[in-house]
Amino acid sequence: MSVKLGVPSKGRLMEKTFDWFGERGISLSRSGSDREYAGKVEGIAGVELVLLSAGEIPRELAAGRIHLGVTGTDLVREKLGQWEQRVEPLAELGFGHADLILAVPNAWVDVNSLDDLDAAAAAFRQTHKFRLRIATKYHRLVREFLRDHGVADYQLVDSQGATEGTVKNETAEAVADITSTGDTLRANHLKILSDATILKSQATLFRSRMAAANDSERAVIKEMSRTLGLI
Ligand SMILES: Nc1ncnc2c1ncn2[C@@H]1O[C@H](COP(=O)(O)OP(=O)(O)OP(=O)(O)O)[C@@H](O)[C@H]1O
Ligand SMILES: O=P(O)(O)OC[C@H]1O[C@H](OP(=O)(O)OP(=O)(O)O)[C@H](O)[C@@H]1O
Repeated sequence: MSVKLGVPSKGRLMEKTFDWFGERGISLSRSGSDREYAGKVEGIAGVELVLLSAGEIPRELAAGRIHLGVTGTDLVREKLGQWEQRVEPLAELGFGHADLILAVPNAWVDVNSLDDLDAAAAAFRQTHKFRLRIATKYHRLVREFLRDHGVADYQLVDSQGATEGTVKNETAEAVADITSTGDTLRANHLKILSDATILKSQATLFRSRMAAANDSERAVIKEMSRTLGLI
């Protein structure tokens, strides 16, 4: 048996993860064609590369099907209840930075903070006879944040992509999504509430607390941590 390392299977996260390991003496690469989800590890023995969707890595770690995995902290916190008991962050990788924020239309000139949103949500319900809709894929994190900040008069609507478009499409009045450069928010005429940064995320290497590891696998994880300069 070997230590299974889960890495995002495409895009910026995959490339930067490969670079991060490569700079530290462990070479990760995709084998075969661009479309084949198989990988190769050089520079350490006993490690198998598992290429997965970034969104699935938290679940695979929690189920113990991979020992180590790279994904965004936002995805781990959203997808895993009591995440600290199921995974341990080993290293923040310094890329994939994104903030989970709440945003409303620029045209809502009186709404700039959570207090303003709370007032606007109550007024919205009075006028429209339904609760203000916030589009997001981060249901757990948004609910917890709004509960902790005393905002209750809203409903979440699920949006798994192109979330900033929901306001223009009139399926939501506000959005909770990640932002990096802010370009997508600006292009969709949305503004971030001043006190509504729900989470600051970046790509992180996690260890599963659920994956069974025999002595030799534990030794490989230790050697890898040493090679990567984590211990
Ligand atoms: N514009 C961005 N800038 C920086 N990081 C981003 C950006 N968009 C997403 N991320 C981060 O990248 C990670 C993966 O997001 P992404 O939506 O690509 O994964 P995914 O849902 O697994 O994708 P897919 O299902 O299409 O494979 C998340 O942790 C997220 O915070
Ligand atoms: O602040 P910015 O730099 O503009 O980046 C933010 C955008 O990036 C992500 O979308 P992604 O490209 O992953 O597509 P998605 O709509 O499918 O989530 C996120 O959902 C935002 O829409």
